[in-house]
Amino acid sequence: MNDHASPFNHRPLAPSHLQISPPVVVDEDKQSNDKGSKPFDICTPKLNRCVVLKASLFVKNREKRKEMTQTKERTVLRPGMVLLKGYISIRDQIKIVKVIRELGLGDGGFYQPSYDEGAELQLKMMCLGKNWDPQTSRYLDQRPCDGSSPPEIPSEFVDLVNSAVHESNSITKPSNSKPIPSISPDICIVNFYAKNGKLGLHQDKDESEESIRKGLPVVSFSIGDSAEFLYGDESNVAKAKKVVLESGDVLIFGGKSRKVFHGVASIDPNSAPSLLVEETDLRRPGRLNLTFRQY
Ligand SMILES: O=C(O)CCC(=O)C(=O)O
Ligand SMILES: [Fe+2]
Repeated sequence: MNDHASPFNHRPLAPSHLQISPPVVVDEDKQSNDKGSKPFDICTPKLNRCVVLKASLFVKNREKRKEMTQTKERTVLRPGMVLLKGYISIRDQIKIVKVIRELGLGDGGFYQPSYDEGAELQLKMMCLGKNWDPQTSRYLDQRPCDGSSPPEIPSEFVDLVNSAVHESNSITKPSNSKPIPSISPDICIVNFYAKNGKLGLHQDKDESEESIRKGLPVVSFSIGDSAEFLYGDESNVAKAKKVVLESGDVLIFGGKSRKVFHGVASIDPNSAPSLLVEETDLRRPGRLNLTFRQY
């Protein structure tokens, strides 16, 4: 278990004799709601649940053991940028996927975003709190493509963001760098990356001038398959540093790193924890990323 208190109320996990379906072959990149049709489902529909997996208890115990023995490394990647490895417990990851799946199927749920010139982003997206529009790079209360309003950010997510920022400050040495300011997140951009998912190097700079000036951090939760994450001082992949973001990792960039260039080069298919996949039916390959910001 993680040593911080979980903001989620947990009920016991599903019984050990979970029924799981054989792999369903779907081209996730094509499974989108092209404007107007139904939202994208980040979980594989339970089509043909006929294989009874008796080994599920074994898998659960193995994941628990892994979680308990995993070193919870906390690394300052650069001033203002902190990586908390394995910060989100497997139970909280499961909860987050379930909550996001439900929100993602409703009004303002997952859709296929595209840029102004018409090129599609290599991911599915939904926003909570305020909608970020890739066509105009602005935040609005409604999504221009369908007029939907983004769902609210669940309070448990906010609690987890706050505890992560607090944790990141417990390792940064105040003599070397200023503490990362805490935030009241009012925006969460949720990305789902399927097999060819990626995101080019960019800066997060569409929040208010004040938010960026104060170095209010972006707090990122990674869940599901691992990703190769790039970051650096310029929009140049060759010069960017790389770090693998795994399920449960929290990355925080604020202060001097608030405008760091960053992006996702690729995802590592089927690297998600098996318990997470079993309990949620999260699509494979699949990576969920939530970035919290304060406007
Ligand atoms: O998926 C990630 O790790 C990064 C997402 C991101 O940079 C963004 O949504 O602005
Ligand atoms: Fe970003």
